[in-house]
Amino acid sequence: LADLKSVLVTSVLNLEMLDVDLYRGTHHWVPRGQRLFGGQIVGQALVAAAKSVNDNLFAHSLHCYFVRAGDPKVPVLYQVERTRDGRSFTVRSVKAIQHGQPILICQASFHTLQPSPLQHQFTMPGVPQPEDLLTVEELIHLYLSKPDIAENAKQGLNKLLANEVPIEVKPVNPPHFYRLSAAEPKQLFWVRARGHIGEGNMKLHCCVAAYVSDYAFLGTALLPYPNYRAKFSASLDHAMWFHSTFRTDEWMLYECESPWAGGSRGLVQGRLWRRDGVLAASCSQEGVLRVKPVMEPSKL
Ligand SMILES: CC(C)(COP(=O)(O)OP(=O)(O)OC[C@H]1O[C@@H](n2cnc3c(N)ncnc32)[C@H](O)[C@@H]1OP(=O)(O)O)[C@@H](O)C(=O)NCCC(=O)NCCSC(=O)CC(=O)O
Repeated sequence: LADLKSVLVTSVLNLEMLDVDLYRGTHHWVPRGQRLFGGQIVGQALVAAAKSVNDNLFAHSLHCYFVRAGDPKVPVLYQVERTRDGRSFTVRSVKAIQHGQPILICQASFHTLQPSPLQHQFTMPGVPQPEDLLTVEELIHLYLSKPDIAENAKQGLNKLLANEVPIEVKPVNPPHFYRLSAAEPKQLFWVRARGHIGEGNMKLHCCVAAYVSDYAFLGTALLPYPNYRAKFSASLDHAMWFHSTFRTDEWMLYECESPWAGGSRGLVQGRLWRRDGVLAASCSQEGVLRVKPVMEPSKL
């Protein structure tokens, strides 16, 4: 996967300017299901928004709705509206368009750096360090080497391997990731972008965090239900708040939990931690989750 180095920065998040506040984005990784990855659309929308704000402003929040499935066969246009330029806050509205229709609407807000005596955060959960854990790819190779693995599970895992995801993921509790038995709707991953991004560009790190934060997020809501498989799942909205500086090309801990599911929908909330325990970002998302019972027990 070495050729994926910096693919996030050089292709996924590198938009082509067509006109003032109008950009075109292309795809790198399209998940199974043949709809565009939500994190890519959010990340690119944030890139487009950030291009129209001054360098002394930093994204502090974004709120998006995924209103149509993204078509992997055509590029996405990003149209930025300069909603307001205030004294310390600046707001942008971005519409992602394909076939003449919006697929995502996004509001992003930017703030100047303002110090304050108010300062607190939760404590980062204590977990094994990334050096002591296996990547998703290593775990898959391990499962594939088991002699009693079912043919359909093998096919599924090989398809997962073929997915050239431009982020590295190390599940803290792999059985949760593969949903082997009923578990609390909570999961923890170490995540980082493949390749070098460098320290300087916080705007870019926020965009990469938007990309990374959608990966396997909604799956948290399925953890209590190993006997059900999603027959249709898609994120409906995605919100993020950025709290501190961070580097997405260094390991960050993604703590995900789902406080609620019902009515064919599930809510997930996440926290992205810097390795030194600083809370970098918070995320939340609601998704549609239509499930069907699993016929035979998983042989993973
Ligand atoms: C959420 C939406 C589908 C809602 O649109 P609609 O209201 O028109 O759609 P819908 O829910 O009625 O129908 C969607 C599909 O479900 C079927 N369907 C409808 N009602 C059903 C029911 N009660 N039981 C079972 N299936 C049902 C429909 O036939 C259709 O299938 P059929 O399609 O076969 O006709 C759409 O807004 C959308 O696609 N938004 C984009 C979502 C997205 O791309 N998110 C980012 C990627 S997801 C991601 O990145 C994270 C992740 O995957 O984890």
